[in-house]
Amino acid sequence: MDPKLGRMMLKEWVAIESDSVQPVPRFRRELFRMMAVAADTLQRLGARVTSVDMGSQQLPDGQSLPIPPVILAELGNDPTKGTVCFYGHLDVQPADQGDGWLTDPYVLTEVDGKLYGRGATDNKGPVLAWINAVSAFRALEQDLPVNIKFIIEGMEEAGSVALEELVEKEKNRFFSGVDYIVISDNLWISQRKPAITYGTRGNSYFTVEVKCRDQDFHSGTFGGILHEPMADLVALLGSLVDSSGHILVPGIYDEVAPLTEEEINTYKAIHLDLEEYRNSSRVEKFLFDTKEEILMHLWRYPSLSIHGIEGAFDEPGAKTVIPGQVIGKFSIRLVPHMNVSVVEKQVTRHLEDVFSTRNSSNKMVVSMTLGLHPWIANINDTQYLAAKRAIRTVFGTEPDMIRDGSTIPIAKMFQEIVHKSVVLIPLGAVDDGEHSQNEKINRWNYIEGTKLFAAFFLEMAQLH
Ligand SMILES: NCCCC(=O)N[C@@H](Cc1c[nH]cn1)C(=O)O
Ligand SMILES: [Zn+2]
Ligand SMILES: [Zn+2]
Repeated sequence: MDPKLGRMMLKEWVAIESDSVQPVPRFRRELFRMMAVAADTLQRLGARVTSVDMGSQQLPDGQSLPIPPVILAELGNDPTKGTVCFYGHLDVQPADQGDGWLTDPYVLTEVDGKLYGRGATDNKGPVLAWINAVSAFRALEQDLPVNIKFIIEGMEEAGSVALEELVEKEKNRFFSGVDYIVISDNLWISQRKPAITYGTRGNSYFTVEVKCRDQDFHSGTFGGILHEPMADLVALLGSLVDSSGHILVPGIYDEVAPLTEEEINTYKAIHLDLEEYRNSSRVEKFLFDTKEEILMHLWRYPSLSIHGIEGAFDEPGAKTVIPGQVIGKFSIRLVPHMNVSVVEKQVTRHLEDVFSTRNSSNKMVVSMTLGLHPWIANINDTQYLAAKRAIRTVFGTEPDMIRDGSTIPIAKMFQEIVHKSVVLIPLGAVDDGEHSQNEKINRWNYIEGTKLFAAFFLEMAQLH
């Protein structure tokens, strides 16, 4: 694969504003264009491509928006070879240059060997690295060592809308011949040391609405005589987690898997330069001071994050408003063996209890809008061994065996529905800034990642 061509394709893909988070028609059109471009790229590689119509999405405000198609693609159908299925997504998080991007987020820009652009690392770059690896075999006129399938979606950042139904439907068709599933949608925990990921946290996302009326108030005319919705909401949100990060919802830690000595040793074995980690994250001090505590609180303990308040006055200036209704948003990252519906009940009961102590005349409604399960794999499965060998070949080092604090919903779905081994092979560096301003992928990671995936095909062929 010519690196120039690989970079040009990434530039073309990053230029498509395939934002799935903001539910507006313009971005949906971009998503459809993105999926069409990817389908065409795979077809030109000789893949049999199906673009599956996913219907439409009903939004809470009554709007309906079309869901971009999911691409199912197949290369090779040799029954003597193993079949590796790669999952990726081509939608991105919102990006606005005014939010602190140093370059236009939709123009891939190289600075000091770093390729900046929304989706560069999450997840357009890695999807292209897989495609580049396949085209390298094509360019060398070599047979692919394994059969390859691609499932590529366009709604991951919005919670993989309707994907579970599709996986269920395709269980005995597209997935019937699949032996192994690979995902490259997370990052290493270092700048230069590659990693293999064997677990992710889940996520339960909540909204808590507090309503007095559906219009705002003047605080001079009403301030002092109202139960203010924002005051109720701030108290509710303030009751969720303490200043050391401990979640205050009763019972929430009950099902967390007990910590074993063997597990502690796995954290000890990981090389994490805390100084580098702090610097690359530009955080002066974390809640914890040791590598082991930091890894455990990212991977094997739940965490609660408060994300925002809809309806709050958040503009510059001094508007003297009392919002009439506000919606707080927070989520809890779940770990083995926490259960989504138990967590939903615990959180709802806790918020109801806190709200009742305020004797407020406002109405409170708690909803869990997303319930994504945690995932953990068996690291002795064949493809873990193949990935390790491929990393040794390309990078000349042993990988870090890591888990990920974020959520890749499809990993658990594949495990539960398709019953095949899933591995995450990340190729981005720790400071790539997924979801953040100035997201990038290092040119080195993109190129070595492409080699890694090609080496992985060869190792899979040997071990299958
Ligand atoms: N490093 C892995 C990136 C995957 C990712 O960011 N997933 C989202 C999925 C999600 C969870 N809740 C809503 N969407 C994440 O925030 O973890
Ligand atoms: Zn992603
Ligand atoms: Zn993402």
